[in-house]
Amino acid sequence: MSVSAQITSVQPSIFLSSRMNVEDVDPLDVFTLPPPNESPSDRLAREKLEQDAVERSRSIDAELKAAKAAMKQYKKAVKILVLGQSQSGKSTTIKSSVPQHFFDWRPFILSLDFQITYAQKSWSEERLAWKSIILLNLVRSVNIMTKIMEFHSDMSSQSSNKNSSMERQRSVLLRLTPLRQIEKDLKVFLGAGAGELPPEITSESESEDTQSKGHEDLDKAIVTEFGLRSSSGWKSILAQLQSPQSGKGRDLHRIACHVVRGCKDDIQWLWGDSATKRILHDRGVRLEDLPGFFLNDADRITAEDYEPSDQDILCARLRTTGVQEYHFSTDRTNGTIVNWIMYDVSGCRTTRAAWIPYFRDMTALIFLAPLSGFNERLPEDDSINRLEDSFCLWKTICSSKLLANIQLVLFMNKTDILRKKIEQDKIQVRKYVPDYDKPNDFENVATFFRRAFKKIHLQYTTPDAPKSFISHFTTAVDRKSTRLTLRAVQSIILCTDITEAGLM
Ligand SMILES: Nc1nc2c(ncn2[C@@H]2O[C@H](COP(=O)(O)OP(=O)(O)OP(=O)(O)O)[C@@H](O)[C@H]2O)c(=O)[nH]1
Ligand SMILES: [Mg+2]
Repeated sequence: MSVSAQITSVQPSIFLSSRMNVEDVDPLDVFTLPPPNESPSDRLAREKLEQDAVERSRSIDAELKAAKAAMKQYKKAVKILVLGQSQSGKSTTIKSSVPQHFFDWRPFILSLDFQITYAQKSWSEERLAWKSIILLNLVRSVNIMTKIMEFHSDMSSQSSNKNSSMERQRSVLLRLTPLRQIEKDLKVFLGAGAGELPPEITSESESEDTQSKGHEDLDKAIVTEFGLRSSSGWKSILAQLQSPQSGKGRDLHRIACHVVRGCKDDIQWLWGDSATKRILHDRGVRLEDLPGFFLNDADRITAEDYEPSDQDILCARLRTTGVQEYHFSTDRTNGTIVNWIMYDVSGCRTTRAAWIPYFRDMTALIFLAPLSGFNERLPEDDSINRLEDSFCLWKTICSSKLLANIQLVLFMNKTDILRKKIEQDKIQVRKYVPDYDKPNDFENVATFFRRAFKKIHLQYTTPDAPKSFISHFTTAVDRKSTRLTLRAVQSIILCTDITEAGLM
């Protein structure tokens, strides 16, 4: 039976007053009519249900409207993809540049039913989680140091020449062994995504000149990194710290702080001991050049009331896995607001294929090339020189057809480390870059590298569509200068964007 047939079969007398025509009545009213002989309590319950349904419907309408507006904003937002090899400073640049009050990043989740949800976190909540990461960075450095010292201590124990300093060193090493377990516990606490990744830096000078194969293997085995799986890993840390139910996680964190605090004097003694310095130097291990170095701050970091500073957060090492989005807005001089989305990706070689889908929808691309890597090799493949890898990547980016209409910006990063390597450590660039034929000073070296990047850019710029070469020397851990650089880049991007849209 059809719906209309059903309706006409209902007795009109039920709902027609004597003065109403059949045409005046909505046939669907028959379905919403109260049942005959409805009791007062049933009536109240029915009206409540109807009211709830109206409210639910209004809230769905509001959500759809908000989703539509957000989607419009998302489409209009200026999108910047930040690329570069692992440890090039992508995440640090974003941390430096995103205005602090906007740093409570809002992962944009577009689910299948087109509901958009924003998860907001405040900067102070994030600080709490960074405390665990900084503690892990510190413990990791201590464990690298103790493993190297133990190795040497074993070797020297075979000699009969023992002195009181060696005795003290041995007992300090023994007292610091619980930190191995603390490192493991902190990794567990930091979430399921925190896992061991391939070995980190291997300095070419190390392996070429002074190190035996056995030493290299030890260095590789001890210098490992940890990472967190995109936003879910991040959320799990915050959840652990905040949830009253997750007492175990918070206990782990509290115990770790307590144990490290108890080891503070031994950590400082060992790090300051001349024998440690000599052995690390002889092994070519420069802990102070490793990302996430906090050994000089053990006192401050282990204090009961320690709160990570902005600088601590910038210097902390947390490897990115997956893709993270950072949303923020800036005001224009004409009073309008510009929404920005910055995309942070993992720079590891094995994950670079995941960059490609992001090439399509971008306004600009910032490429990070760490110049200090001229004498380092990639952690994931130690046959590849870091700077060489950056040149190859830059070539791929400049030649990509997908990126042909995107504004490219080059950040030649880690200039502070490059300067230190040249001026303090007196490392000869020519030894690693045979083409280099200028004096071994910072200015000449930096200019030489810049020219090499520019040459590649020029090679792939067609005369009919010349693209400007925008490049900056950066030190991403210097928040003030990075923010200024980013502001200049943002202005250029906006100008280009408006010009291309025919609005200027
Ligand atoms: N001294 C110095 N350290 C820097 C600079 N830029 C980044 N770092 C440090 O280098 C380490 C790695 O930086 P990240 O920003 O995590 O590197 P990334 O490119 O995001 O690396 P992935 O997430 O593995 O792809 C961190 O400990 C930073 O503090 C810089 O210009 N100078
Ligand atoms: Mg990163």
